[in-house]
Amino acid sequence: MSGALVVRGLAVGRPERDAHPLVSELDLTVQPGECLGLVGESGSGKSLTLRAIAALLPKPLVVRAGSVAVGDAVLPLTAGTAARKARRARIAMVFQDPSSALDPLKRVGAQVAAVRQHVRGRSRAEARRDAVQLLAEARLPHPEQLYGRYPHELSGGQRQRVMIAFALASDPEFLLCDEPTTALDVTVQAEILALLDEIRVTKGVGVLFVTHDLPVIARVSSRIAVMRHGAVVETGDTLEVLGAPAHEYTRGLVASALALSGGGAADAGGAS
Ligand SMILES: Nc1ncnc2c1ncn2[C@@H]1O[C@H](COP(=O)(O)OP(=O)(O)OP(=O)(O)O)[C@@H](O)[C@H]1O
Repeated sequence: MSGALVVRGLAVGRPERDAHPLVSELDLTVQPGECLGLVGESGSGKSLTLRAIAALLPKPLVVRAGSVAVGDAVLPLTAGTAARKARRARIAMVFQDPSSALDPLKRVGAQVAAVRQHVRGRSRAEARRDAVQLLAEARLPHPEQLYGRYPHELSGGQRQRVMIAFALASDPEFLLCDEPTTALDVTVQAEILALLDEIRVTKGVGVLFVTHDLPVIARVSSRIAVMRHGAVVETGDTLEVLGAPAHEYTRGLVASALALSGGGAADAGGAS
């Protein structure tokens, strides 16, 4: 592990000089082995922040200012192939919908193996062996058989486990998780959260975790950053921020989460 993921002064928007930024002056630090939760209402810029860090911004959006570093290594800001490869060796994304990252026409094991070959320079045989191991680490049953399946032949939970194996295939130091459990039913959701937690603890991988779901964030992250209108308005210890929000906007988020759950303050701050 070579140090923290440090984002400084990040601004994202259309390339035109007069375009209004969608993310601005954003600072975040994720320590190795830590899970930082990123919360905020829909459209506050959470996904764009993750995509900018991963050099995966959708066109025409660009990083207009700021820096992303892992330890002493400052990562290139451009979205070209070389920049993506440099990022992928250190940072990987887990999306809400695995089909946005997995090719429906390719066998899942081969997709995991391809990352081992292209990002980590493994031979074909090594990459295949590693891919089976990664599928096993993602707690997929019978990984040898599963290697040859196509994404549509798997359940939603299994696809998300393949997505996690795919993300881990580059040996990243940080995982950027964009609502990774939102599309799953509650039982599978809990299993995937437990898997991500296990990976964080056993591999020392830092996690930046985006979700709308405050009980989920209270469960997985020790610190949170609250986003509004493309900027961070409040950062701190998760239970302290959710239990006694300093910012009016965070108070509103907690109140609406409580209204939805029909619970009290302990539900938002102390969910386990
Ligand atoms: N490709 C794009 N082109 C232009 N604007 C975009 C693009 N993608 C997102 N935006 C805008 O950027 C802003 C932030 O979007 P983003 O997807 O990061 O929000 P979010 O906080 O992740 O929301 P949600 O929780 O609903 O996923 C929104 O106003 C959105 O409309």
